[in-house]
Amino acid sequence: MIPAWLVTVPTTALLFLFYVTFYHDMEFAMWMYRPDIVDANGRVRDLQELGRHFRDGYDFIVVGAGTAGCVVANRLSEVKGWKVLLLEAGRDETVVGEVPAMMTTYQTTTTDWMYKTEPDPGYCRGIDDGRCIWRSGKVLGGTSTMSAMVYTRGNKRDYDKWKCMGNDGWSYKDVLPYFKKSEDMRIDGLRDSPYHGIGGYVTLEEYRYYSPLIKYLFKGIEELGYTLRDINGESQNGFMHSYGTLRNGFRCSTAKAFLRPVRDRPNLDVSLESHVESVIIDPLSKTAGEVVFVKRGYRYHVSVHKEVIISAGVINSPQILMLSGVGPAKHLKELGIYPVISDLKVGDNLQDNICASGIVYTVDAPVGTTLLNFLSFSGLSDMLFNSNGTLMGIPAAHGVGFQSSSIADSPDYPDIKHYLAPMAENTEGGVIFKYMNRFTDSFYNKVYKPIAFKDSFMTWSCLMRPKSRGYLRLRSRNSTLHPMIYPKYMTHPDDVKVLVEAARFSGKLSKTFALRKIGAKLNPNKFLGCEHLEMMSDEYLECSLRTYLMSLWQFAGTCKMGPATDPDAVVDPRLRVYGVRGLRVADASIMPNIITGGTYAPCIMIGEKVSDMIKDDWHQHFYNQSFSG
Ligand SMILES: Cc1cc2nc3c(=O)[nH]c(=O)nc-3n(C[C@H](O)[C@H](O)[C@H](O)COP(=O)(O)OP(=O)(O)OC[C@H]3O[C@@H](n4cnc5c(N)ncnc54)[C@H](O)[C@@H]3O)c2cc1C
Repeated sequence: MIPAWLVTVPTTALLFLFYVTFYHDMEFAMWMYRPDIVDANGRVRDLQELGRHFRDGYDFIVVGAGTAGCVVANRLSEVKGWKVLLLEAGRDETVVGEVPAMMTTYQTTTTDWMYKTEPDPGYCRGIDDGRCIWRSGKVLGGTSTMSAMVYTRGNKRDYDKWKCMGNDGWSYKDVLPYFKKSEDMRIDGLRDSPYHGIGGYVTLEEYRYYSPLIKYLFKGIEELGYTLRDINGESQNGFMHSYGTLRNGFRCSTAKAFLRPVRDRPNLDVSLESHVESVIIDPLSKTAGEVVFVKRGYRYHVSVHKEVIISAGVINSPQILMLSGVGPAKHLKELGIYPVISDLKVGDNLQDNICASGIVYTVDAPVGTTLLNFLSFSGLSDMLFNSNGTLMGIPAAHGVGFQSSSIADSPDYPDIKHYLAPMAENTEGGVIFKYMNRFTDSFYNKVYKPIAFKDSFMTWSCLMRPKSRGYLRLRSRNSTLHPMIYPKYMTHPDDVKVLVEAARFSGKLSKTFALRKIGAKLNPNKFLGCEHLEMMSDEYLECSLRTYLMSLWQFAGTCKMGPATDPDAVVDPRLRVYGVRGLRVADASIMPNIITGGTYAPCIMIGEKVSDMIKDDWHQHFYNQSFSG
């Protein structure tokens, strides 16, 4: 452990410098020793870099090469006769970002959209300007490229509920084949499971590094009576070592999984650094006809013959729709945008999984993950030469499991997810998280600085089915300005109730024999602004949540899917935008309710499913005239 007197501003600056140097050393070493990971020849190339021009028109234009968009572009371009253009605002994936523990390097850089919510006194009081930080990938592969990759599909009942809301074709029985279709399960013992697929594009593996502290956490979990099981299988009640979309231990984004293998298809063009401004919809026929985007300083109008599929994510898909004249009519008129159809609740129904985190327990034994033991040169050498070691894990999410709160709908429909983390906000001494989460100095210095670099654990204990609903609106007609985001967290009292219950979980864990053995102790430093309240009382926990809550950045719902009878629906159950021909949305924004898990795997499923729907609708489901894969 580093002595307290050393924990000063210069130390943080030096460590930051070390972090940056480490990044560049790693990048250089990977080019030298791991050309297989760099994969220079296998990567997707921008059409202009290949010396090609945009065609006169395309059958399909997919907006956003993100988690769902890459799947759609692959599946549609399977049909040889279809010309497909995939437009992405970001650039290619980085080399260092392939290393799981380096996922944070995608954040707060040009590969991150770096959204901020609008200030609200009800939350994020400990964050600069009172605005929560929202992350989302602006890079090939989208958020799949910056995510922690943990594969959790959600509860069967989530999808059955979607169906009950009038979304035919979206029950669990309907979606399971699509989860399996995309999957290449590589974990022994799960390959034969009826819940998993093999041979698909996305490889699933266990992470190659779990911190020694995780053994104690799992022993504690068993003491608390939880079962260890595959939470993507028959039942979700229980815990498991996280597994994710990994290939040979490294990141497997949807760009790596779905685009790289098909990069040479002659009917698929990929255009990077192409920021889509709007879709031009004919005001008379209400048909999508052109996509307008800006690439490297030039504005392009490219025509589409069949359909535009917007897969730009939960913030940007509604932004593009509104800029195209599809959305709440009054709001659009205020900004001088002519609404092409009368009214649609684009941008409403915003949901997010938020977590009680930041409640830290220190341990006496050196078994946790601190900055210096995971960013080590021995870790670098293990990664380079053996594809293992500390850099091959994601300490924030070594274990994952579910719990039902006292107000959950049913015991087999948990409403809380816990990530087990053998690290916490203090363990890297303010070098990474303080900066990335934009903690105010006063908050960080009061709560975490006194225990900086001490081995610790915490859980991210998250509300899975929020009842509060937020919304977003355009800030301006300028497509480069981020929309105004109002998450309205914890406006429903049940959300506070569940989160307070969730926040108690790590305390229970700390009292198990396994954790007491290594001296687990609650951080005695109370949250700023909550000092007057009794430590760990309900009031204290609510106050701590309003000071700092962690978003899992698994937003959903802003282009809600629903039947024609649903006044809030933006797309129908075949993901077609109501009132417009040739326009669909396919990404996390279509989820009517957020699911009890992660949003990454469901977005792949959504991409698979909409592709089949499009093929059905255009009578092109004949693989004899297709590229298969
Ligand atoms: C740091 C982080 C960690 C996460 N970890 C997990 C996890 O471990 N497990 C899990 O299940 N979920 C996780 N998530 C959430 C999950 O990854 C996302 O919800 C999911 O990937 C979203 O997929 P999508 O297809 O909706 O959008 P995205 O993958 O975000 O794709 C949208 C794409 O559209 C592009 N785009 C946007 N606007 C435009 C425009 N105007 N023009 C052109 N292109 C545009 C974007 O650049 C992006 O590539 C995480 C999220 C974050 C931020």
